[in-house]
Amino acid sequence: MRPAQAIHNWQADQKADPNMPEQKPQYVSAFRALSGYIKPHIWAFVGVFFCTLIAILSDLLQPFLMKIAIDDNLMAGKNDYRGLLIICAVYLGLSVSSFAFTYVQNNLLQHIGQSIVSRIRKQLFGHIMKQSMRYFDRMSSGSLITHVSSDTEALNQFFNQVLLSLFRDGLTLIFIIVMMFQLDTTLALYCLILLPIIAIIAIAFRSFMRATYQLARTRLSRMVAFVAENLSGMNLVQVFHQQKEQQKQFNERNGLYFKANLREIRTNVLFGRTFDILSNLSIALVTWIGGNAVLGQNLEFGVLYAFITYIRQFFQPINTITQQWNTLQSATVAVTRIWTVFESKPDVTDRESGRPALTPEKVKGRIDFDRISFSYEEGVPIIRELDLHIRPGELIGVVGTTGAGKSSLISLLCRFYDVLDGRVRIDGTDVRDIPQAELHRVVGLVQQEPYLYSGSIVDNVRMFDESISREEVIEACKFVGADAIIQRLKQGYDTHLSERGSGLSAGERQMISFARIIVFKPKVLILDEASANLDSQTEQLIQNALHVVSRNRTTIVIAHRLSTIMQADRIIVMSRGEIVEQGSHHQLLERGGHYRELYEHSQGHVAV
Ligand SMILES: Nc1ncnc2c1ncn2[C@@H]1O[C@H](COP(=O)(O)OP(=O)(O)OP(=O)(O)O)[C@@H](O)[C@H]1O
Repeated sequence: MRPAQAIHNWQADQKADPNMPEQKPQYVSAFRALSGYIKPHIWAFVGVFFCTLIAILSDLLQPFLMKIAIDDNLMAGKNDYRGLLIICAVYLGLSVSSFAFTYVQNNLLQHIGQSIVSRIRKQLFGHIMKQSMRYFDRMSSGSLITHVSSDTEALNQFFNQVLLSLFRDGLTLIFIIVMMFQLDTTLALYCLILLPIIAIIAIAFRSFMRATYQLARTRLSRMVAFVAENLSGMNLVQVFHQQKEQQKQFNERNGLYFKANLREIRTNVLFGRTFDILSNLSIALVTWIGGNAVLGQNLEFGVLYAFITYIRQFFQPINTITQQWNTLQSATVAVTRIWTVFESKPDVTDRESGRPALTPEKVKGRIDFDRISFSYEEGVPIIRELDLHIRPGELIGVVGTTGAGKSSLISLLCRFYDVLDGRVRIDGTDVRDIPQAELHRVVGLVQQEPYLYSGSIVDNVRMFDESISREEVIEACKFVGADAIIQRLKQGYDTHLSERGSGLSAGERQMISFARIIVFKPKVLILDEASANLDSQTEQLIQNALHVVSRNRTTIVIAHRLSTIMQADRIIVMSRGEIVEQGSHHQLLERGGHYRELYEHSQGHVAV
């Protein structure tokens, strides 16, 4: 299977099933992908390494210092108070050094981790923003949100937990073993007898812990997906009195997640306590063997003391490293997923045409659809050899049954997708030869559900473009007749709109997007009319607004209410991706075809 195909399949799977099983971690490719981000921080990593080294040595020298105090001072009966004081001072110094270097090492690593993750997150968002509509058709917004938020967070944990643990705990283990052999080879060998047992237990627990961890994650994502689904369809839930049923289903998911969580916690506790038992077993073994040696005068008491302290310290890093296994796995899967997003290329791109660029200000607004064909999926034609030519300044109404291809036609003009055959031209230039940034200055779109951002009304009209003054915004709103509506709001133009502009009616949202058009002055205006029923007063306001914004610009209105386009210069009737009729309202009514049928339906009686 080709890689592109594999990626596509994976993405398709992901969209189809938000509860997809975890991907298999690809450690080597994940770390190769990350290496480019790590390189600029190489000196900071060297700093972390040295800080860790000094902090560990400071920790591990403390028991050794106690051994010197016991064997060379206390047990030797020298009454060397000065020597004892020096040892205590060095002990204190080591504690301060351990604290200071651990602090620097933690901060440095946090800084590296956060910088890398913030850079990846920035690039990821930028990359997603550049993708074409086909990409968003395949990917669910839920999984994209997961990539930008949770996956990058998993990466952050990799730097701040896994890497730190591998660095610190790995080095600690090595140093403890060295110190043990340094103190007493026989006792050290007795301790190492336990190593294979520890390894077996760690491996056995590792797969068990992975299973419980994944179960908890899967159940959590199921619960979250269920909540998201309910929130987006809340009006349906309430209209159909589904609250009880949904609550029941939520309780089931919540209960399953609760059980999985408990299981995960139980496994972790069991693992930790098993290690405690092993640690105590080693201590008992060393106390017995070492104690006998001390009683037989073959071992110094200080050595035994230091040994027991080291054994206590020996188990803790093994425990921590094993616990990091899950984090390492999820970070690796996260890297793989993030890089899958990075690998996707937009299928609509700017191309070098060699033609002179279109100057948006000079565009007249002539539009030609030259025998265009289009489909979303291979073999399922949506638009078939459609030929339509629109004069500059013409007001065109597009009507047709649902699924006729009206919105698809508009998507091709905006170049959300590319045609399969034929050409779409503006003032004679193929839209594929117009850089997208320029094209979108020429073509303005007012969608069925105008998207409003979280921000003030002023910012929403000027789309956060500070070069457009507040006065221009107010002027535009007055022009389209939105001013009266906005003035009625408590804080007028400074009213803060919440997510998706909730707090405003559908008609009010459309009025604001009309004002946007005036402010940005596109030469071609597309209006995908809201199909929702508007009250007659708002409908009249929208009619008036359409009248003023369509002046001196080519306007295409996809109409759901025929009243909106009765005054259009030309009405196009579409069916199954083809134009089946065109003409003025009266011409089409007289013709007695599809349009008349639509009209009579809209008037409440069926054509005979
Ligand atoms: N992103 C997409 N991916 C796959 N198929 C799509 C996509 N968008 C639309 N379609 C399909 O293309 C056909 C035409 O859809 P389109 O939205 O252009 O119709 P429309 O005339 O605007 O309909 P409506 O009046 O209901 O909005 C429909 O069969 C629809 O299911």
